[in-house]
Amino acid sequence: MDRTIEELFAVIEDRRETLPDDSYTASLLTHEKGENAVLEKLGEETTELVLAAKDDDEGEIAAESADIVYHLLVLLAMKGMDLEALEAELEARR
Ligand SMILES: N=c1c2ncn([C@@H]3O[C@H](COP(=O)(O)OP(=O)(O)OP(=O)(O)O)[C@@H](O)[C@H]3O)c2ncn1[C@@H]1O[C@H](COP(=O)(O)O)[C@@H](O)[C@H]1O
Repeated sequence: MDRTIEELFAVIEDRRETLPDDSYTASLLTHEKGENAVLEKLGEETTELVLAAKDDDEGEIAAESADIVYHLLVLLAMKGMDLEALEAELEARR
């Protein structure tokens, strides 16, 4: 699980640096709405997760959770942060 997230974050950082035309990540990071594009997506996906949880739909809960993790990682990359900041925060709470 940790490695999956690390590998996904590395791909997102690569997209941020290279901005390929066919990349959804790049389209988010260069959106005309600016940072709001990522923030709005995070908000939308969170609402969708809440509704999936209310419906007790495990498949949808997993899918929406993945959407949130992906968009959260895009947010961290957008802010020039790395995974260590998140890990340090979680470690400090153990
Ligand atoms: N994990 C994801 C991921 N999760 C979600 N998404 C995109 O996030 C969007 C989710 O929005 P919704 O579910 O609301 O779907 P939608 O309403 O059709 O989306 P929009 O109309 O708002 O674009 C979809 O367009 C998905 O394609 C993702 N896009 C990419 N990744 C990962 O990022 C990597 C790099 O992707 P690219 O940047 O496209 O190369 C991929 O290999 C994947 O591993």
